[in-house]
Amino acid sequence: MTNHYLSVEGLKKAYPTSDGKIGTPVFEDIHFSIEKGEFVCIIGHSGCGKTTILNVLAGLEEASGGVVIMNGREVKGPSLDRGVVFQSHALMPWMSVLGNVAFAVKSKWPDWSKAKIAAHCTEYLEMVGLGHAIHKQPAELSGGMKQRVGIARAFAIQPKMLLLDEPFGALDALTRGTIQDELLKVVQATHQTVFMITHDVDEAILLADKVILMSNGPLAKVAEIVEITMPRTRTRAEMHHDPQYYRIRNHLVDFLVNRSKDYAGGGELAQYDPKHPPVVRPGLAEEQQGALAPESARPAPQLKKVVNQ
Ligand SMILES: Nc1ncnc2c1ncn2[C@@H]1O[C@H](COP(=O)(O)OP(=O)(O)OP(=O)(O)O)[C@@H](O)[C@H]1O
Repeated sequence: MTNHYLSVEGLKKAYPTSDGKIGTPVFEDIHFSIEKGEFVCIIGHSGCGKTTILNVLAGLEEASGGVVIMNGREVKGPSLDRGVVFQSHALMPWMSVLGNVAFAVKSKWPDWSKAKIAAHCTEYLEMVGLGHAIHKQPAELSGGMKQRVGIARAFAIQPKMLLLDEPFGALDALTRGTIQDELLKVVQATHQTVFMITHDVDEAILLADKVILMSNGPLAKVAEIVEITMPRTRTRAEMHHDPQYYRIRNHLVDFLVNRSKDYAGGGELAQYDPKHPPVVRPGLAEEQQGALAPESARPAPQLKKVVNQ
């Protein structure tokens, strides 16, 4: 039995092919864990199976092998313990902003009075800067506002874990930045446990305690766990001043550009025990790296190339 808050053990997914056979697994031998209050991002090229993994964590999809254990129990189906925010906002268009959030809150606490539900929802809508828009219909909102309703709805049910599938992917850079700041504030205030898919390296550095790097699919695996060692009080405006930021950024970009493909076919980089993927701390200077010995059996891979900013 594992002591982690959430633990993914030997996860594998293979979809059937058009002729009814079982296809090559999209990913296999996926092992990682998430602690209570941790913010974990997962990064990897398109098609490596990030959404599939998130759906399995949500209980919306069955894996072909392996298990997900949360709080000592196997995840076997969807639950209000896990709130999901998708890339598209998935609001009910005939309900007001308040109604959309209230619907979810009522499912979680069916005994609550109407007034209590409204007060609870309003608190979360105010938290994402939508206090003024609670009576609007989704059609009256911008994309960024709709996504904020989705985030408020997910937080309002106070899930044990929040699963975010590229929640800001469809937003313009300015709106994205504002909502990232809001999410950061809410997460810092609530200590919410989060698993988030992103393609945005800066977003991962801003928000995450650790980043799971996936190698390319098919047969994708967890190539590395990158610990973000910058202080947790980081902000979007300030983090560029920290020398750790550039080291971490270079490491993540180097992985995506140069290394993510070298794990296929049992390549040299893939020679490690998948139950214990390498844990690396590229933000730390070399002498600090030694002081904080990596937990993995394999030392951090050397950067082949530093990517220019
Ligand atoms: N229902 C399905 N049937 C068959 N193949 C599927 C199905 N769902 C996903 N796949 C395949 O599984 C692979 C992984 O898909 P998934 O959406 O999990 O990847 P991803 O890493 O999230 O990609 P992206 O970054 O583009 O969203 C893809 O090759 C996809 O075509």
